Amino acid sequence: MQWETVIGLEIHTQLATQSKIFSAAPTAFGAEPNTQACAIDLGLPGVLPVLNAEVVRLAVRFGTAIDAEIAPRSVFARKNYFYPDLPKGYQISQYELPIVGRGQVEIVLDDGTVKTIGVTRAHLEEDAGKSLHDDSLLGGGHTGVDLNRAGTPLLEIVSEPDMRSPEEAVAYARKIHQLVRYIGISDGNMQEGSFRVDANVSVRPLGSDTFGTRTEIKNVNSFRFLERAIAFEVERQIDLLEDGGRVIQETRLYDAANDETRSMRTKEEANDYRYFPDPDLLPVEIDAAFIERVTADLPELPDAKRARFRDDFGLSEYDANLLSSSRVLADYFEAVARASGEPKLAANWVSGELMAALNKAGLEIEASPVDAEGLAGLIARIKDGTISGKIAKQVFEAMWLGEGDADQVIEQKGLKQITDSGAIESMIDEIIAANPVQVEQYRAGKEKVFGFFVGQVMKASAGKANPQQVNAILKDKLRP
Ligand SMILES: Nc1ncnc2c1ncn2[C@@H]1O[C@H](COP(=O)(O)OP(=O)(O)OP(=O)(O)O)[C@@H](O)[C@H]1O
Ligand SMILES: [Mg+2]
Ligand SMILES: [Mg+2]
Repeated sequence: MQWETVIGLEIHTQLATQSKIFSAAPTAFGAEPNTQACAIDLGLPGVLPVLNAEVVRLAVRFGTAIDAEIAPRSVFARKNYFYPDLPKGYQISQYELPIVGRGQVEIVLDDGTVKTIGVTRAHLEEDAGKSLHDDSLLGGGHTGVDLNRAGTPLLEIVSEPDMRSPEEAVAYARKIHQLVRYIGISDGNMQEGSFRVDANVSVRPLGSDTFGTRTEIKNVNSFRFLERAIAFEVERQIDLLEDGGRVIQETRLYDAANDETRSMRTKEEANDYRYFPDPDLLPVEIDAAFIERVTADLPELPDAKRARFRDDFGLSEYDANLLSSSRVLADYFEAVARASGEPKLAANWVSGELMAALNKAGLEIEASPVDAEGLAGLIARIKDGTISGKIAKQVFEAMWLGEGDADQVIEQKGLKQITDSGAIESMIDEIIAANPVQVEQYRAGKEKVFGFFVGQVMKASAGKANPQQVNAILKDKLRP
């Protein structure tokens, strides 16, 4: 039996505000436990939440960026459940009337195919606190509750079950991650919990038009884990079904150490949240003028940049996607492409040599020792024939080490390409004279020997002889 995988993601992204969604307590990461939760976050009796206007703007900014419907009126609801890190006994969220309605994003797969993934909705909610199962706490055997996160603003972005493989799910999650950072609504920091993914996974016989039962893997905080967790879960479900079992709807967690998913709770024991509108908060009303202002304020979005890189610069879909993946990278590439007038060479150098060097050094592009102007200068020397592409790598290495700009390095190291045909000719004469056997072989029809001669000339010229001239002169001199 052939199986088809179906995946839908819920992504919790922390909105980049100074203060919490319903209180003035700060949201900064890393403070001492329970120093950033006020009476409102703690849910003490008699307090009233007041909505932070900035979260509304950020949610609408996201909605307009994915071309979604923005609800003219949305409502906060109480999601009731009991947990030690939720002192109020309910989480304020949105349920029937979320602020952002249906939208979509495009993902680019490794083979360059573009696929549209539907976003069902995005709603505002507050985060809960955090239980610390830390054995060093109070001498061991205790669980601590840190309420610093309580009331931190989140936007939960819910996708349609449109993804069909772990790779597509990762591409979509990366896309949302890229987008929230492009538009600056979240720092997207996954280590700090600012971007968490719940993966809903099911399988069905290929060609079936009904969905299988889903399981939900909670709180995955890295793209690699996301891919691994879904891959494991798909295998598990298929094995189960092929053995005559059935999948039960349940919440699972991914255990990275053992690379497996494990059951946390089944639907039967899951909470009935008893959602109802929160009487403490007014509905959020948004008019067209506000949406217009927020839309006008958006920067160029990744899809538009990708299309422009593809269409104006003639890049492949893959390269265009890669080079528009973050704003700083896109700006760097664009500066090199414009300054050198050679977008394709610029794309190759940025995605090849530069990225490799950055990765190796563990540096972000902002900290690159070779700036866009410097790289453009190097490309200009390849373009005007001063150096070959191969020698350029040597020049780049020296530039990386701070030995000067392209011209200085070429000058200091004497790397200028030899284009003097007289000089090349005399090198070739010497090589021909020194290798009579190979000359005979070539003239007798063994064309492969030509490469040997090219190699000899390059060796003799330390890679500096102009390859086109070497080819032409060699052909001429070796002719029987
Ligand atoms: N059969 C299925 N297979 C895979 N994914 C599915 C399937 N059915 C629904 N989904 C996905 O599951 C997710 C459901 O998220 P939603 O927030 O609506 O509900 P929930 O998980 O029940 O609630 P909660 O927010 O409390 O976790 C969506 O991303 C949806 O696309
Ligand atoms: Mg949800
Ligand atoms: Mg869910």
